[in-house]
Amino acid sequence: MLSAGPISLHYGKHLALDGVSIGVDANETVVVLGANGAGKSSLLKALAGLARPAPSAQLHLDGKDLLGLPAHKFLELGIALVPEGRGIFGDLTVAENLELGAYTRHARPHEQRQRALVLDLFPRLAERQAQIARTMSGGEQQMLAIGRALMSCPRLLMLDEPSLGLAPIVTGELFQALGRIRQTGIALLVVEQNVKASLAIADRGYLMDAGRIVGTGTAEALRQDPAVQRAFLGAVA
Ligand SMILES: Nc1ncnc2c1ncn2[C@@H]1O[C@H](COP(=O)(O)OP(=O)(O)OP(=O)(O)O)[C@@H](O)[C@H]1O
Repeated sequence: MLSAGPISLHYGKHLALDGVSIGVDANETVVVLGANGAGKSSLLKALAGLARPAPSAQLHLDGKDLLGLPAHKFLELGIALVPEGRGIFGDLTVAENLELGAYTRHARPHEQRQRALVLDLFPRLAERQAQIARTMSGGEQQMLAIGRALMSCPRLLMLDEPSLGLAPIVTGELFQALGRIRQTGIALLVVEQNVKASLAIADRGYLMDAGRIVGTGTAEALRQDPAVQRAFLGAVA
C-alpha cells in the first residue's frame, strides 16, 4: 500500500534521515523502534507530507506518487498522523475536535459512521463530548487525538509515541484500542518507546539508528533479537 524510499531529510546541515526505505501493506501493523534522535518522528512527518524529503525520494500510496503534494492531500488520500504531543485543539470540546477531524472532502460524507466507530472504541469520549479538551487527562487526550485522526477515514494511521507520559494501565487500554482499530482493516505505523506493548500488536518492525534503518523483521524476530533485547527490553548483556 505505502512504499517509501530512499528518503533523506536535512534540517539545515543535519541529516536526520539518510536513505530510509519503508513499506506498509494494507491491514498491516508496523512498528518503528529506535533510540531518541534516531529519526523516527522525522520519518513519520515525511510520510505525512509535513516534512519535505530530498527529491531523489520515492513515495507512493497504491502506486500514486505523493512526493511534493501538500500535507492536506496526504490526509485526503488516507494517510493520517497522530503527532507526538497529540495536536488536539485544547480550547474546543471533544465533539468539536472530532467534527474538525472530518473536514476533508472524502471524510465528510462518512462523519456519522466514523463518529459511531470512535465513540464505540473510546466510550470515555462518548461520556465527555461537551468537555473542553485541555481539561481531560493525558490518556483521554490521546484517545481524542486518535479519534480525531480516525474521523478522516484513514487507510493508514500513523502514531508517534502514543503512550508517552501515560500510566501503565492507560497504556494498556490504549494498545487494546489500537488492536481493535487494526481489526477494522486500517493499517497502522507506530513509533513507540514501549517496545513490548508495540511488538505485541505489530506484524513487523523496523529498527532505526542515526537516521538509518539498521534492522527489520517480524515482530517475533525483533523480540528475539539480542540488540533489541539489550537496547529496549531490559535484557542484561
Ligand atoms: N526541526 C528540527 N530542526 C533541527 N533538527 C531537528 C529538527 N527536528 C529534529 N531534528 C533533529 O533530527 C534528528 C532526528 O530527530 P527525530 O525527532 O526525528 O528523532 P526521534 O527518533 O523521533 O527522536 P525522539 O524519540 O527523541 O522524538 C535529531 O538529531 C533531532 O535533534
